[in-house]
Amino acid sequence: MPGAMRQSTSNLELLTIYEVSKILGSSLDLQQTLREVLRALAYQLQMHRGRVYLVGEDNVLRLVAANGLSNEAAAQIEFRDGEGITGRILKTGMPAVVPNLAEEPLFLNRTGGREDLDEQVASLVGVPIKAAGVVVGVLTIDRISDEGPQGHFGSDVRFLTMVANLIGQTVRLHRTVAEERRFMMRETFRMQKELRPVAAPINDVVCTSPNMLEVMAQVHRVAPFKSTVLIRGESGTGKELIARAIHNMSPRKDAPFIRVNCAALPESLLESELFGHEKGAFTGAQKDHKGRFELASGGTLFLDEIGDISPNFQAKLLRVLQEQEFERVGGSKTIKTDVRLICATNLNLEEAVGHGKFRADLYFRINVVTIHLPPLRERRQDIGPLARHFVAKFAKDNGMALVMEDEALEVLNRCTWPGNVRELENCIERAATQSRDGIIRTESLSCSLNLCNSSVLFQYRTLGASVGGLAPSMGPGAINRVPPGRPGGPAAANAPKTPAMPAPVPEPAGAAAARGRPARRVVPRPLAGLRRRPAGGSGPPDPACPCPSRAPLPPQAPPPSPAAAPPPAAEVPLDEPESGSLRDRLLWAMERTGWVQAKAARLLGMTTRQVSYALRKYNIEIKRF
Ligand SMILES: Nc1ncnc2c1ncn2[C@@H]1O[C@H](COP(=O)(O)OP(=O)(O)OP(=O)(O)O)[C@@H](O)[C@H]1O
Repeated sequence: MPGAMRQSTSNLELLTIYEVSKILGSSLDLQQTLREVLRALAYQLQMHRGRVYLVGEDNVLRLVAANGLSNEAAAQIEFRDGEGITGRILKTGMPAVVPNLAEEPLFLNRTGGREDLDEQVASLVGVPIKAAGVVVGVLTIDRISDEGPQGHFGSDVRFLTMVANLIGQTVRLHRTVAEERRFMMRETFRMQKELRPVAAPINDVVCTSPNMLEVMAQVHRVAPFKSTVLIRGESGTGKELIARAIHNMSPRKDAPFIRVNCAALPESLLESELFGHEKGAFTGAQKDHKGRFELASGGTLFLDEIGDISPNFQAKLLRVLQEQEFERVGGSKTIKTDVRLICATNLNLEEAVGHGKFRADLYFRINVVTIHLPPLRERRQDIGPLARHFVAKFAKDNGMALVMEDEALEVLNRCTWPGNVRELENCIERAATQSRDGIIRTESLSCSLNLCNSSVLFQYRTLGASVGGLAPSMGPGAINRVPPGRPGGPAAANAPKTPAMPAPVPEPAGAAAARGRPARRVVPRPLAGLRRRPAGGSGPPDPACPCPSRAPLPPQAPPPSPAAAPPPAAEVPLDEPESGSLRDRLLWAMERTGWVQAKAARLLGMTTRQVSYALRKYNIEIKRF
């Protein structure tokens, strides 16, 4: 073949290899993937009638993907070890070339379809598919020619061997995952029989509801193994806590638990954070720096927000997970790693794979054992024990006596908690800082709940619900609705108070000392523009919202005439002032995400830089926990 011709052929082959590797990483369905690989071979390189056979446990080759053959027809075709040309490839582990099939006595023509070739000659090239040195299948293609065998079979064999290697890796990955799944299912079945409720908090995890008890049983089951665990659940449901619990119950508990928030770092930083860098790798790299993979050696690496890493970085991570080794940025030495991986995400990874945003092969790698954390609204039994746990924790951290009224607990029980356990924890902490006598009462929750409920408010607004209909659930009046005789109770109902901005409460000295930082001033903030609707406001309370104010409001004074003096803020309908809308949403998002700007940005569909700018613009003090 002339030089130019060979050059263009190898370029085409390279392109096809690129296509094939993309196809293999793009779908969760192995058969479908293999059919597409064969289609690409036929389309790009005129390699027709492609066939992929895989070896079963009985050492029989079965056809799993074929060009131009129905699934039913393909399912019938099999070769035993040594049978026909295909069986020989399995037996010898060597490629085979048949220049003219019509003259080959070994050819069994089991798949048929070559009868209408007339004057053309069909040749066959077949190569073994190997995984970790073992033959797991056979890939064959036909070359059809008008002029007899063309004699390019050497390059065909080389090229098909590369394709077969890629297929081998994919098959191995699918089989490993399937095996681990089967193992876990057997284990789950066995352990379910022994499942007993877990009464006391384990590793600080409070759990009394049946679904959290099941989660903890799962934690017990997976902890002893090295299997990768994927923890899924909404923001604030306790994914990191569960990851730590798995580590603490594992044989690796005395080695480090290292966490990386993948969403918080741009790709270049993430790479050097995870893999480390060598001195001089980039401007500012003044000395060698160990990455988190190295720091977690012998222990557990927790990759939080794994769904947020870029496609480019997904490929890098996949390589490390497959090969268990990596190089530091700017370094050439290969470093071996021994970490147990736990990943977490609140994204729908299957959807991301479907949209091509998350690699299917990485998905398989990390989705070995999955633990789903239910949102707090689906495990209301946990609200009381969690609230008491946070009260006790605050009291202990600050060296003070603190209790919570039963009525306050009732209020908490009726909220929807879109920010989950983190929102509940923040709410209790804010209320605790306002308690002057060591008792958390319904009233002291009000300011906290303004913020908590703002998230619900935003959800309803984005759904286009009637703002008036929300008011009883959200407004401070709702929280201020307390029994007669109490400050702010029905006796004062006709003149409800606007919740005054509470004075900054100095943080108790103990807390600051415990954190090793100077004391901060906790400034509870009522939500700007959050005002109560007038009595009889339009729109029914939403039945999905169990917040306290679903009960009817006490009678209200009629709305003032336009000529009258402006009413107190609490008397005005619950419309969001135009200028305050972004501020409200910001507060909501920051509260919901535990004041992590990157997460809040994602929730709002903004960039982190935009959120940071908006926080400054609205003069919102950033809380640090
Ligand atoms: N079952 C629980 N018992 C006690 N505390 C809990 C529980 N679940 C969550 N928490 C507390 O709630 C807060 C949020 O939990 P965590 O950070 O683990 O959530 P997450 O799901 O990882 O959130 P994100 O997705 O936003 O990273 C933490 O302070 C954690 O200690």
